Amino acid sequence: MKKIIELKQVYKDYPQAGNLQTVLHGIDLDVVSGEFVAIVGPSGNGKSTLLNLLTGIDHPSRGEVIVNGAALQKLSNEKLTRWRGANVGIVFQFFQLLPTLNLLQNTVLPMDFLGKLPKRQRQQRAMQLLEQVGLADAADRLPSQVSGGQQQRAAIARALANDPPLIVADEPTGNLDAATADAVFELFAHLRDQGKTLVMVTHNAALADAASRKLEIHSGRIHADTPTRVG
Ligand SMILES: Nc1ncnc2c1ncn2[C@@H]1O[C@H](COP(=O)(O)OP(=O)(O)OP(=O)(O)O)[C@@H](O)[C@H]1O
Repeated sequence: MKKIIELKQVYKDYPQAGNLQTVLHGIDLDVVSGEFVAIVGPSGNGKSTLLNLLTGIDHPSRGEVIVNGAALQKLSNEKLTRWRGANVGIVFQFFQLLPTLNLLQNTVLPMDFLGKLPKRQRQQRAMQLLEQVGLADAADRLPSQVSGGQQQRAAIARALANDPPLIVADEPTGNLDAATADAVFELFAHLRDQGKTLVMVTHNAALADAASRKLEIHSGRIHADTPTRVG
């Protein structure tokens, strides 16, 4: 199986009141293609920091992060931004759709950024993705004109726009009520069945149970790494 994520002795320090606070302590982690990894653990223990290293939004203080064959620290900012656009779909807790663009335009945006598909195909693909997440009827609405659950489903469509091999999500149901969270959960389960690699931080027990592997992070260390029933 192809390794899609490799972390080697990864440390992250942040300046804190004149000192350095070590938030991640020598993380070693391999994830192979097609795994669905749930990251769980108490607040403030380094989960989001770890995700930010996987997407290259942040860099480790020491150690190496290799994702889909790219050693992220070695890429210039420009190359990294382009690499991210092609390789990772990111889903945040607070959706982060652009407020002045409608859902279709938000979904087209990552494809505009890569500029690989002709314009008309970008529109068609965005529409298909919105259909997949059940939002065909809301394509021309602004994020403020739809519910939180619909915004999150649009954010998932946007994350899939460039067909990235890896989806990274930080508490994607954290801001949703239970019924809406279930709909988002179904989408992730579907992505898992399509063979996408998913890494997500979640406090949602159903989502964590749908994962093939559960990583528990405590005090910046992998406290437990267990296959789940699904895996
Ligand atoms: N940019 C930053 N500068 C300084 N300290 C930071 C920064 N980002 C995170 N931290 C600190 O690193 C620690 C871990 O934060 P992180 O957000 O990774 O935790 P978490 O496990 O994701 O928490 P939560 O579940 O609440 O989101 C915290 O003590 C936080 O204050």
